[in-house]
Parts: sequence; structure tokens; C-alpha cells
Amino acid sequence: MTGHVMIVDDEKMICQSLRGILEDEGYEVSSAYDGPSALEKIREESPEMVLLDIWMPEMDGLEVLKRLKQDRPNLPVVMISGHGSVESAVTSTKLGAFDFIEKPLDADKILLAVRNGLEMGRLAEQNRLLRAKQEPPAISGSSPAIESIRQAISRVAPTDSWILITGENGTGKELVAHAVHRGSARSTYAFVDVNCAAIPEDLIETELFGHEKGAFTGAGVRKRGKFDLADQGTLFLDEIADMSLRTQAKILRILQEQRFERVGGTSTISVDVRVLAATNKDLPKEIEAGRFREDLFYRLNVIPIHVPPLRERMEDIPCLVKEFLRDIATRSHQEPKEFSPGALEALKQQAWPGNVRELKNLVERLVILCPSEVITAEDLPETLGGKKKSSSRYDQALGVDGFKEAKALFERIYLEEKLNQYQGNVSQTAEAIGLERSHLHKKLKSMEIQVAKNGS
Ligand SMILES: Nc1ncnc2c1ncn2[C@@H]1O[C@H](COP(=O)(O)OP(=O)(O)OP(=O)(O)O)[C@@H](O)[C@H]1O
Repeated sequence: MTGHVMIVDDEKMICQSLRGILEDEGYEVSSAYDGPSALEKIREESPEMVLLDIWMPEMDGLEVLKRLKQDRPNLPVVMISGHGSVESAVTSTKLGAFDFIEKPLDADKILLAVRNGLEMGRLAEQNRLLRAKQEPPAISGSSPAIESIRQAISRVAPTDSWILITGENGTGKELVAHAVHRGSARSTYAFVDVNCAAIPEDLIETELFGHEKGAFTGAGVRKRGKFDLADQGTLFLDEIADMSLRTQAKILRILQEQRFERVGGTSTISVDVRVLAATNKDLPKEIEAGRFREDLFYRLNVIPIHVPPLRERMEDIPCLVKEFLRDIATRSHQEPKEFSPGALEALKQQAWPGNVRELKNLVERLVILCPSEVITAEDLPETLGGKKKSSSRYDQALGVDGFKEAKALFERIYLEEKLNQYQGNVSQTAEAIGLERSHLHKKLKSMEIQVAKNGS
């Protein structure tokens, strides 16, 4: 095993003999002779574990340990003491030390402690990475809509209330469900996701409730269902409107009783689940059309959270893009790329039928396709509403030095864009941007902006 070990001891002789023992085994070693310089060196060199003497002048080992644990909680620290007392061993363990060794130092004991410490540190780091990988991202966005969703989540997450999350595809409903689970007392138990639309009608019962061994041909072993797996945790029923009426009736009964039988089983299983449901459909309309049970709707809709489509909160785009860029950079171990103001402006002009998912996919694609560090409007696909031309002009305007000149240019771009958006209709444009129609006409004339023939 290899690894980088930092020795901290005010006795230089001890540092030297430890260095000899460890270097003979192939470890990389650095040393520090007092607390403050140890903290600085550890920050600079990021060793994988530390051997730390307790008794040192100026700042003792326990104080160093305390500060280290704040900065790097997973860094394994083995304490060394010449005055081995049970008390300091207990204190250092409480402060998060991994092991405790007494002087005179025994080479075998040291090597064993170092090997175990490095192993433990690596496992802890692996765990942290795995968790970070699995954890869904936080909800990004600065719009009032997202802000009030975040507030609603922090209010309702700790309660055990059931929540119905509505919104178009790709708006972030699943992210909301995860955030509710994370903020609840159930967060140490499972978050179980059921995509009701993806399960075939005849499999939904075994999927949700599991089956006993031999319940049907092919049921070789007992299988736990989603309700079982979510016990004490959270069950997220996604695409809830896509279940048949028959399944809806079954689900309603189980949601009311929180008890069920496995397929082919005889005993009743009780569970404790919090249900979060999501749909992109308008449930009152579905009820009217006879496709969704009204009683199930009332059971699920205890607290409604609506996630608006992206086109109604375009101000979230810069924030979302930044988050996606940072995420891609972390995954690829590179510095994050940037979007120019013009490119961001062009993104804000889109309709985004696929909402945040569509934006995320586009950002990923552009990062891969564009070799430059800054992605400009020219890099955007032309299919993005033909905004290519105007956005590059926006970038050009940003490059203008004189304020007056730049202001005139921005004004021109803005008016031309808006006119374009309303197919050259001056009345509609004037209304949309809050100007008198006659005033807009005058402005266009003075700026020599051509209006299409059909414009009124
Ligand atoms: N506010 C946000 N901040 C960061 N990422 C977001 C945000 N909203 C959505 N996303 C990302 O966009 C993608 C789609 O989000 P999610 O799956 O939560 O949407 P959904 O509404 O559940 O979609 P569907 O209805 O299609 O299941 C995910 O990759 C998610 O991480």
C-alpha cells in the first residue's frame, strides 16, 4: 500500500525515526514540528493521513485535531502520546481521532495503524463520492416561483403530509420530491420511485406489493414490492394519472389502510410510508373525463406544489446554466466553461417545451461540441428560433465602448427583436413593451427601422 502521511511532533528525532520506518515501506512522508505549521502544511499538501503528537508547546495535538476535523472530517488522524493516559485517549477519540498509540513507538504498531488509517480514509472518500453521485442536485433558480417552492418545501418537508406535485414534463417535479424527502425525518430511510406510466397493467400489483415464492410461474423467489421497500421512507408515485382505474382503486385502498398482501401471499403486511405523487396532467380535467378517481385525487392532494414551466421563469436560465456547467466540469475534472451574455439572452428567447430537461441536454451538448471556453450565441444551434443573428449582434453591442453608442445599439436590437417576435405588428409590440403605439412608430421612423408590410 502507498500513501502520503504527515507526521506532526515537536521532537525532531521522533519525526526522523518515524519517517525512516514509513519510507522503508514505500510511503511518502512529510513532517511538521508544531501545530500551526502542521495545519498550514496539511492544507497545502493534502496528505491522506496524519500521525499527531498530543503534547506540543503552543498548540497541543487535541486542538490541532479539532481544527483538522472541521476542515477535513474524513482525514484519518492517529494520535501519539508519551504520557499515555486513558483520559486523553478518550478525548481524542471523541474528537474524531482514528487511533491512539503510546510512546515508546513500536514500528509494527505504527505500520498497522497507518495501513488501517489509509484504508479507512479511502473508504470514507469513496463513500462520499458515491453519495454525491447518487444525490440529486439541489433546486437551482432565482425566480420568485422557485423561491416560493423552496420555501414551501422547507415548511412541509418535516411534516408527514402527503404532497401532489404538478407541472409539465422536465420542470423538476422529481427534484422537488427528492428535496422533500431529504428535508424530512425519513431521509435516512429509502426514497422509492415508482413510474406508474412505465409499469404494464398486469405487472403493477407485483411491482408495488411484491410476490411470494411460487405465486406464479417464474416466481422462483420471494420479491419485495415498492411499498415494502419504502417502509418508513418515502414512496414517490410519478405519472400518477397514467394508471388504469382498476389500479387506482387498489392504490387508494392501500394508501388509506397502509396495509396490503403480497401476490400469492396470505398474510397482511403493514407499512408506514409517506406518499408524494406527481403528474403532468390536469387532474381535475382527468376526473371530469372519467379517467381519474376523485377520491384518490383528494387523498393525494393534501398539499399541492406546482412547478411552473421554464418559459414562465426565464430569469432562472442563467442560474440553471451555471449549475449545469459546474456539474459537467466536476464530472470531467475540468474548469467550468461559460456562456456569453448574448448566448444566455438567446436562450431566454426560446419556448422550451421540454423545460429544464431540454435546457440541461442542450448545455451538455454545447459543452462537448464547442472547443472554446466561452460559448457564444453563434455556437447555439440555428434551430433555436433563428436567434443566431440577433444574439451575435448583442455580443457585438457589448463590445462597444461608448455608453451612448451602446445604448442606441441595444435599443435598436431590442426593438427589432420585439417587432420580429410580433411579426412586425407595431400595435401588439407597443402594447407588449409598454409604449404608446404612436410613440413607437415615431421611434422606429427616427431610427430608420423598417417595419414589414403587414405591420400595422
Ligand atoms: N431547478 C432545477 N435545478 C437544477 N436542475 C433541475 C431543476 N429542475 C430540473 N432540473 C433537472 O432537469 C431534469 C428534469 O427534472 P425532473 O426529472 O425532476 O423533471 P420532472 O418534472 O420530474 O420530469 P418528468 O415529468 O418528465 O418526469 C433533471 O435532470 C433535473 O436534475
